[in-house]
Amino acid sequence: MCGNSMNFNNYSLNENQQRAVDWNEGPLLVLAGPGSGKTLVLTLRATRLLQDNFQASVLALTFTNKAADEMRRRIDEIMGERADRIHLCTFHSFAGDILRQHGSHVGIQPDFSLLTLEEDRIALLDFLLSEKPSHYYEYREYSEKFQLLKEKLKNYTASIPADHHNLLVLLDRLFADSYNCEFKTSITVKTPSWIPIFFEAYCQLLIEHNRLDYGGLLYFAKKLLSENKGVLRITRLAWKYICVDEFQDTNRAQYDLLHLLVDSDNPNLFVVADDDQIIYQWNGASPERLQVLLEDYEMGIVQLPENYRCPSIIIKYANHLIRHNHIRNKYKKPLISLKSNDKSDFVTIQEYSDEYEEYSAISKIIIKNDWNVDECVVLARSGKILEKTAQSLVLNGFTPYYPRRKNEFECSSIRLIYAALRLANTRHDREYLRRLCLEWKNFTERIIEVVDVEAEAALCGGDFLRAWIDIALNEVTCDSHKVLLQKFRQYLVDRLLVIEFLDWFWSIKWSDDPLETEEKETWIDLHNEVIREHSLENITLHLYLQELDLKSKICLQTPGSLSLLTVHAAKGLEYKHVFLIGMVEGIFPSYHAVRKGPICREMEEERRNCFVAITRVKETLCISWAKNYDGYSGKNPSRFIKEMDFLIENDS
Ligand SMILES: Nc1ncnc2c1ncn2[C@@H]1O[C@H](COP(=O)(O)OP(=O)(O)OP(=O)(O)O)[C@@H](O)[C@H]1O
Repeated sequence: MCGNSMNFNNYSLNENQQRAVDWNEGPLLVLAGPGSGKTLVLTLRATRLLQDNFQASVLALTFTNKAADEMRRRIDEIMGERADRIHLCTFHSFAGDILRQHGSHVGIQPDFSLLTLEEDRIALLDFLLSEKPSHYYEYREYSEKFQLLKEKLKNYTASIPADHHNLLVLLDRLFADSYNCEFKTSITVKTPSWIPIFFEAYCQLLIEHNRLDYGGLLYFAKKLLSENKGVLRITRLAWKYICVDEFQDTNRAQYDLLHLLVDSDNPNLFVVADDDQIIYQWNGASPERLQVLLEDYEMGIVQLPENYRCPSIIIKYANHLIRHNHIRNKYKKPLISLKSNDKSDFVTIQEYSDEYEEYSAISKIIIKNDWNVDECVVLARSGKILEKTAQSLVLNGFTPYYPRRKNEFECSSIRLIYAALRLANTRHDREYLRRLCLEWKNFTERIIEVVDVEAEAALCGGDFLRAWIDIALNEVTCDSHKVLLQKFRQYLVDRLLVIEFLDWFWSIKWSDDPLETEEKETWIDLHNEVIREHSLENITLHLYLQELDLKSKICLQTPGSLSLLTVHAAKGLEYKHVFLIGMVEGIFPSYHAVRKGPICREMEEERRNCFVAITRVKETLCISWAKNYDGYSGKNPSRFIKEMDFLIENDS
């Protein structure tokens, strides 16, 4: 359904929302606060375009896979079928797509794999910067270009920091900032002379190994589109309408990629954003980027000040709070609450003498009010507080759900299978062989030496997986492990029947570790998403692994569990009852921001975090703090409480 009186799924849109949904061509920024229907509007407009024009193709870029999946679900529901003319994905996943198709122009082969573990990236750095390469690298043949770069790097060995973890942090910042081997970086005060050559050598190493890290994905996608006009043209032609959700959190690398995708002569760009919800400054997001966008595309602006989510008292506090920030769009309208009901007890504030008293009060309040735990959330700025809250909740008979972001599975049986799949995909890869040997040792406590497999593989065409299975079968004593190895051979070596293999593997309980059940469920859920997105006929093992590697392995929530989330994890979500805990100076706002002083970018980011936290509320907000945390007493309540004018209002 479309037209002026559109009413999708029982939503009657307000005038501003309707304007945004009706937007056809040209650049538009929907600038709006939390709970104003930004995601809704983006979803409805995309659906309308597909319905109005059977030739329309829409690319919607989101910040997380979860957001893309949720939008996909809503669109398919409205369309009544799977809408193939819309591609919903994250920037990283989009970069992966185009590199899979055209990456060879910049040296990336379609079956590239992703470096999801820090230790694997550090191993690459060790190789790059050490005199003596480790065994896993010495057999490779490196290009002349790379050898030259590595040779040049030797001149700087004394100046390059020895801490490779820190070097990775630097690399990530360079990638986020779209660095391209210039003599100066904008992220460091001075640019040491080794940085350009180090960065170039690292990128070349990624090419040589056909591996990409998350930063490398965006870097090579940008390189591809900026260097190859043909690929740029094809990519632009594929997507007539481009939309971006949560634009405020894009970093420079994402913006540059977007800039290439959007034809500046005919920019069909639809962006939703809230400059008061920028909370990824540490990842390269910046309040100034919205300004750059407005200037680059002469965007029209539609504002959605109406908030459908929160009680009006919360909107009042949110407006009071956020006006203390200086770096904001000066034309942004304050939020208006559309909820008529307003009780003073929608917000409570409580001081506790001790942090454990604060944590256990949560259970008491939920029980006293007879709230449904599925509708409650506990929010905090720091994960450490949430861990302690989880322990307290368990003692009080609750089941906490505290999801940690995970790039890789952690349970030994699952890691083993994943390692086997990786080696099945690249049979001659020494690093994947090393990982399989390691995971086998963790799973069975039996050691298989990499060199033994290499020797055995010399007799069977260099196929490491086949050789490894032969050796493992020869030594295995446990029946179930023997069956597992036979299945490896049957489904991953003799033939490649990955789906059948996984179905079999998931049906068996390999250990009593509850993590196994949890991670199996997560994998099955991610697996279904990947299959839905690509369909069984089109999926290859390398595509499957690439897609899975791009997804966070966060465990699924079970009904009846109570969510404990950091503010970052709660972005975009809404709950009836919100507990915002740990509201003291040094925690929220963070110690780092407090140390930098009241007027600094870090403090503004903390304030935006608080703004995001309180605007998750549909009904009640319980703010609390304790006088001591971690044995440190005399903590002062967060300045943000005062800035909301909460105390002043109560006094009057
Ligand atoms: N016109 C409307 N009528 C009824 N409910 C609406 C309308 N517009 C939005 N909502 C509801 O308001 C809530 C917030 O919508 P949505 O999640 O799209 O907001 P948002 O602006 O993306 O929020 P945030 O920035 O916090 O992520 C949802 O529950 C949505 O269903």
